[in-house]
Amino acid sequence: MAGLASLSEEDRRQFPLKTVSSVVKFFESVLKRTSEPDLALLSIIVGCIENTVTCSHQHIQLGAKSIVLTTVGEETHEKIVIEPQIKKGDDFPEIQIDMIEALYAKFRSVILSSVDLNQYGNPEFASREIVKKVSDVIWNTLTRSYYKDRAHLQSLYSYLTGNKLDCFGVALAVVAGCQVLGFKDVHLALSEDHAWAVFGPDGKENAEVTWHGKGNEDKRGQPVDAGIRDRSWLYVAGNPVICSRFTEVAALVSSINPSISATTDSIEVASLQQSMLWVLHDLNHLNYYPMALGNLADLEELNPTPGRCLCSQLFSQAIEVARRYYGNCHVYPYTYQGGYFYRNRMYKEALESWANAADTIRSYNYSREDEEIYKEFLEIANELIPFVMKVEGSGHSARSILKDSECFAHLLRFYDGICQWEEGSCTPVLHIGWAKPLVNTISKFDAQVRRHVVISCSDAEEETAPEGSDELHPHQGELDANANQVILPRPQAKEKELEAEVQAENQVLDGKA
Ligand SMILES: CC1(C)CN=C(N2CCN(c3ncnc4sc(C(F)(F)C(F)(F)F)cc34)CC2)S1
Repeated sequence: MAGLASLSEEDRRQFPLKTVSSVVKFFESVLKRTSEPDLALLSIIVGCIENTVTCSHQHIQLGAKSIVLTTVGEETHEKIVIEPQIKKGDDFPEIQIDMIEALYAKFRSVILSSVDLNQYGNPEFASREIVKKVSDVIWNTLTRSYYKDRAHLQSLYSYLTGNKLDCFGVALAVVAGCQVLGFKDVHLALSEDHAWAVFGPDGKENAEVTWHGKGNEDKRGQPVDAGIRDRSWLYVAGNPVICSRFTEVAALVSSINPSISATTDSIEVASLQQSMLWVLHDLNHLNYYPMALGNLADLEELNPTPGRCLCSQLFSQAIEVARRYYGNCHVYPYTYQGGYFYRNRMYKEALESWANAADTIRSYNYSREDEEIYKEFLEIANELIPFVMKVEGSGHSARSILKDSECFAHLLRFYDGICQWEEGSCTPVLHIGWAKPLVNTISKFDAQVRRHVVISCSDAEEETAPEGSDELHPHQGELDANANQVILPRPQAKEKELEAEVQAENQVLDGKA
């Protein structure tokens, strides 16, 4: 049962695609016309644009002038061009129909020639063996060894022209390959740092289809259940984004990487990504996809689209979605928002977002494949928060956060979340490198402020919380009546003892003990 036919007559008429808006218009027509958008076709198109714009010539920025190395055939020419501040789309390649059709036909033939469904009894739904077989076909046609973390390796264009894919790209290629075979049940499952496949009549089966991280044996073909049982962040406690075809299109658009170099992004590619994300947003295909909302918010922060909502609202929407549909088990929506507040010098709000991120991670056990989120918290704790302390360092202004007990409470909640994350984990999180910035930061706050943060626990709460339950406490931090104390729930210690502890700690910090 072959998959989708190639391009329709209506599709072909729109080529060659010469501008950002023509590509966006093409995408929109495909998304509005079918319930099965062709992942291979769309990935080839966006990959062709991204790779042509960002890889074919290297800009060496020398002030306003730049030397552009352009390869024509075998020769490389040097051109001195005056780099206009805003490029007028001169970078945009013409996407020719025959290039796209050739690559699309190549992908179909790689899949259809390697997987004979007769051998599996021509089933209506995919099986673990079939998904593993498609993963093997992609896996065994990749270049033997290449730098896997390089940019622009996420699309089928990269796979078909260079036999290179990153870990997300392999997962996308497997799902696209299953679509070519005619399976409508195979979909992408996305955590915050890993992707796998779900399949079967009720979509309840799942399988690893790609690798994760460095130096980890791949588990392709196996179910992901063990990862969920280990309570590692990598599997988001069994709350991944389960994609539809449309969310898979959102994922391939979200994975577009506009960077030309470490310091330069292509304006055209970023604008293409932003416009396509708005098309997907308006068709409600981002409603269950926090990271895509976060990506769109980042792009809007850089280049606000007139008439659209504020980027701050998109960051909040992503948090709302994660709370409502994913059990508040996703961390990135909070660190997306914290990053935004930090860049805009809204430090109190940033501390609150980071404390909320730590409240999410506290329910997990840290495992060796959680490095990405470890690095995220390490950067917040040892770079971003110390920078905030430095710029607020004077602390003389009455409004300084160093005099604000709510900020101190957010900070304590941040560190407490990370400590609880470590508790019960086989792998330690904190080490001496964390301690110096931590003590430095806490001691920056006024003694008065530290005194106001009363750690409390209500006995009632203690009785209701079931034994060993690590669910979040319903009231993570409350203002009392006169709003100048912040009461943090603390399940295990008695209030009196705790108060004495806090006073003693304050004396140490004040150098009085
Ligand atoms: C607050 C941040 C540090 C800013 N960017 C972040 N991103 C950038 C974009 N990003 C993503 N954005 C959209 N979708 C996905 S699916 C995915 C993944 F599951 F890990 C995969 F598929 F294995 F690569 C990652 C990811 C990963 C997280 S988090």
